[in-house]
Amino acid sequence: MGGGRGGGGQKRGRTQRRHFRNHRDNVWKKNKSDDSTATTTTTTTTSTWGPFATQNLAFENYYKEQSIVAEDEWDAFLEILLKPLPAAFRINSSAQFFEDIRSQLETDFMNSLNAEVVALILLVADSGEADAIRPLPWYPDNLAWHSNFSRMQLRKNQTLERFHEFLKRENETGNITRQEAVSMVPPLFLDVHPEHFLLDMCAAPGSKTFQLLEMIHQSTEFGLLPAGMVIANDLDVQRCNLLIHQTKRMCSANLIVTNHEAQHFPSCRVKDVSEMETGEGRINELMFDRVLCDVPCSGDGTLRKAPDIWRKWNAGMGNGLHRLQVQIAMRGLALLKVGGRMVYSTCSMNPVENEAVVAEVLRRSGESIELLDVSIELPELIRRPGIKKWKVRDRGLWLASYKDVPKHRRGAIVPSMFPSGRTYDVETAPDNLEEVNPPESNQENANPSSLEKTPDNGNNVDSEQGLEQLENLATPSEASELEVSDLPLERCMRILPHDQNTGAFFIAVFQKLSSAAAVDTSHLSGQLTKRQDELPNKLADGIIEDAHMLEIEPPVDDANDQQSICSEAASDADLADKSLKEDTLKLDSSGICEENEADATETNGEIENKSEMSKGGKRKLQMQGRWRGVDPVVLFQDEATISSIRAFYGISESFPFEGQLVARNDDAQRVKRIYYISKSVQNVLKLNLQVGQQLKITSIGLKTFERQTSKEGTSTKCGYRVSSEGLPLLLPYITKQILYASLADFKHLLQYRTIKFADFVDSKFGEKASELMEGCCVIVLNHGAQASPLPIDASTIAIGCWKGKTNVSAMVSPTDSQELLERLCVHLEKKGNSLAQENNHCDSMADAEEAVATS
Ligand SMILES: C[S@@+](CC[C@H](N)C(=O)[O-])C[C@H]1O[C@@H](n2cnc3c(N)ncnc32)[C@H](O)[C@@H]1O
Repeated sequence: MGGGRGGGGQKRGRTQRRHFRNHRDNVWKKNKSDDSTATTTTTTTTSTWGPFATQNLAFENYYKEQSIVAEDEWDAFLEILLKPLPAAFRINSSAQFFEDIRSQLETDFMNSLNAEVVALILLVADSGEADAIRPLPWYPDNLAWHSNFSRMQLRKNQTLERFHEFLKRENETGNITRQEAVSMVPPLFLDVHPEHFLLDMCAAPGSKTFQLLEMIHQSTEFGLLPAGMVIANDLDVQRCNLLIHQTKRMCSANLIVTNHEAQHFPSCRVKDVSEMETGEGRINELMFDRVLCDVPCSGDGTLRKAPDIWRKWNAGMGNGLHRLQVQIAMRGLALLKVGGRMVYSTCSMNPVENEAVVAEVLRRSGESIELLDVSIELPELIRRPGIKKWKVRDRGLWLASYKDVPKHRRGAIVPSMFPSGRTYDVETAPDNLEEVNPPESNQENANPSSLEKTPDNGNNVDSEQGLEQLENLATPSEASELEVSDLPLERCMRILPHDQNTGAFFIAVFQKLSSAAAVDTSHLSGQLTKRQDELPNKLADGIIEDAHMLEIEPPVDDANDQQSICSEAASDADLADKSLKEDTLKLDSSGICEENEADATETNGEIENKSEMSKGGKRKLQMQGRWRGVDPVVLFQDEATISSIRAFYGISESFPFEGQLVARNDDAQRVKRIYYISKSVQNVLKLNLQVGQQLKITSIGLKTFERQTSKEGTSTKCGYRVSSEGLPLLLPYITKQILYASLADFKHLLQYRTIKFADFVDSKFGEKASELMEGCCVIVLNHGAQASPLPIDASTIAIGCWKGKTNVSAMVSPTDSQELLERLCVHLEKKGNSLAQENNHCDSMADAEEAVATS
């Protein structure tokens, strides 16, 4: 296995360790004295000392017993879990200015922040690192960065304000994504190519989906699109909105967002792409080249950024998720092409959610899959091998083998949770354990709502008072030897917090070798039959709705509520700026729901399309499903609208090259938006959204045009403006309503937003602007007064504007205007600045910011 072990942890000195113990003791004492009811537990949220408990003896006991770190590393491991997580972020490699952003970090920020490090010495010293910011060594091309400041420090410290503002702005405009460092790892092991069809099974809030989109778009020629696509799925509709917001910043026409239970992700039909040209493609089941299976988990790898987990953690959390995780992974493998790769990952350290799932997947799949040894990939990433022996803890008992599981717990604790995965005859179960350990004697595996009510909160069954008593029960079963897996689980990767100052993560990489059926899993089906009458009522509604389709579901008492799982994602949710989040919800849900009501009625279980009927069948219905959640995506070809738009902008015949423009209406009369969908997406949609098909789509396509009326409400020749997301794609094909502005005028438009024709610095430009047709136009920056029309390429800088009766207004949000001004400043400076005289741009940055702020 590649990668070093435990560098950081072993270096810690004794003094630090002592300091750490004292600190923990203080927190512990303070919490106890502040909360009179919590006599045997650290649990409190009312302490004046700090908002959260930072100790959970059940957690410590559990992981010590599982030997996930060596004994002499234990203090270092715990110590780092108490430290806030340093911030990390990625540069979007398909953003227009990504190289400028990278060099701004490599030079400007690295120098200035490191120079200020003296002032910040306390902050930085606390992390044990010398640099204020540094690129993550294992991430390709210096595109991911680690900053030694936690998000709280960034928010609170004035010295860091400029850097913080930079991060906020670039995140908002999609140039960077703030993301926990370890969470960036799984997509890197997928070996994605631009032509790949990818499935992200549990995708919200979407930081990894964003990475996958970047990967397929990376080497695509300007103005063209990759042949591949991403289907990003999540069970939770609200979180799908976050996912849509996150991925919208990527401006991709190669994405479909769906809302399914991953374990029942539907089989889609698709035409054989190689035969598509002839129009005779055979219809096959859609299989994916790559699958990302970043499953819901107990999330204890995110303790550093979500310290509330200290209070909530119990061993039952992982037990309760194990079977769902196996099901999701198995469905992922079923949808994977032969030769394709699937990455299984969690942000949990629990072997029951990690190695046990991988082992079960290997057992069920027999020779048809291989767990890959990827130790030579990303050699700078410090990782540890997966473990081959572990125990299961259930209701205060340590269980070394399934045969030790008391009869009454055999529905909740299944054979696949153990290293050998073997089933034993029920008769061998030690009944007497029920007597020594009656179920109500502790609360592990209890459902979270009942935990909240118990006086000691139930989480710390191993807390000081109860520890001795439980330890008697908690020693590994005398009846059994500890099982050791004979599967190559050392090929899994464990990333631990103290190795490189991160959170914890688990990753396994599979390759599908053949489509052979899974091996016998009847022992598991046996479990199912027994528990079918006990289907959960604690999981998300969707699971219950589809209960007839279930194979195996976690039992009631082991299922975590949706809040306590997926904590990685939950805490990632605040990546999105709140105002933008609200904006997304408005744009995406409300508009969509209106369409739903306006256009669809259900008859005999099928949906009938009113708008289609009202147009006498003229509009060709592209897709429709029974899904009545967020978005039935009523898309259709509206030749009349689309050809009037083409005529107005002089969009050349070669567009839409391989993809398709489709319209979406928000009332029966008028189209509101026009979307562009890539050929790959089109191919999937064609066959999977006809009436009766099941793909539940919440978002699709790249918005290219949007209905817009002039301020005065007067009608214009074309009532559709080019959307900022669609502009880069359309730009090479637009021949009318396009003008080339000098740097001075371009900047003024960004600064002042509206400029009268007579007020442009370049009077000829003002004249030309006045001659445009009223409505939307595109203004391209003409550096250095070249003869127009300019060649359009990836370096072209352009914005959408509105030509009114007397003026031109920029149709760019204030944040985007400010960002673009900043980028112009950096970009032109970097170019050695032959344009310095023409420009004088940087002096006016302050004016610009002021103008934007007041506009
Ligand atoms: C660990 S988070 C995923 C994080 C995401 N991959 C990212 O990088 O941003 C797990 C996600 O699984 C979703 N989820 C939970 N149960 C699911 C199921 N049965 N099917 C699909 N998604 C599920 C949750 O809503 C949550 O968003």
